[in-house]
Amino acid sequence: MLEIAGLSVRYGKHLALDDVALKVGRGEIVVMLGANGAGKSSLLKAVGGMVKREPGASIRLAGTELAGLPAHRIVGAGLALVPEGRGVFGELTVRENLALGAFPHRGRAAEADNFERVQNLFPRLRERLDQAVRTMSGGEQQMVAVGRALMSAPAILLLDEPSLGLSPLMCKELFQALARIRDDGTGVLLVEQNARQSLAIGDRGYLLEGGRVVGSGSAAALGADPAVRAAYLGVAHGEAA
Ligand SMILES: Nc1ncnc2c1ncn2[C@@H]1O[C@H](COP(=O)(O)OP(=O)(O)OP(=O)(O)O)[C@@H](O)[C@H]1O
Repeated sequence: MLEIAGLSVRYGKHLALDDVALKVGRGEIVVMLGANGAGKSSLLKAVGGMVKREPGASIRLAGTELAGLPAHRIVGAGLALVPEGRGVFGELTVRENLALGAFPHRGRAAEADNFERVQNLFPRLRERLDQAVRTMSGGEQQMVAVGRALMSAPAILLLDEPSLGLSPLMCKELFQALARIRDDGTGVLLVEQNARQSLAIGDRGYLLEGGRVVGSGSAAALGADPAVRAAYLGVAHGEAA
């Protein structure tokens, strides 16, 4: 459903993303693994229109070319990004943060449906609708960020290291929610350093190194690949995980 090709980003002389191509299907979790500085955040920002892409990129969603659109039109077209650091508004309540993710022109009924869906996905948020987000735990804030993105009922959800700084339990809860989002038919592009848990819920994955895609495969195949295990799972060659 989402098809990206020829995507490059340059910061001055530094080519942070070099001719990246990838696909995310409907109801599929695609994991993009990469070390610090590999270009993961640049990839998501470039897709979302937040950094300038080099000419020649193609970002097609269900056959429609988005590469020429400004950032707010890209979200309207069906992509929603949860940025690194979440981008939630701490002084506002959960309810207010979620409302900011909705598109008023789609009507109140659609907004009410999406609001209900987010609360079903994250029961913790239902209990805390009127709490200021700055008083919530990191994991709860990440749920608000994901919930806000889902308020636009996107075809594709893009997430930048959602597990960063979360406890193992929170991380598990969040990833289980991502699996349910996928099962509802949304495509998920998950940029992560947490290879173990992301490959466990993912369907396919890509490896990003120095701004280039250097490998891809099913999540199971990547998880079993000795080089991937050594680089991303901290498992020495020949050792069991
Ligand atoms: N605004 C910028 N100006 C100059 N260089 C940048 C800028 N943003 C990123 N870079 C550089 O581009 C490269 C890729 O950065 P990016 O943040 O995309 O990597 P990442 O894989 O998300 O890393 P991390 O996991 O540490 O967040 C890095 O070398 C980084 O220093």
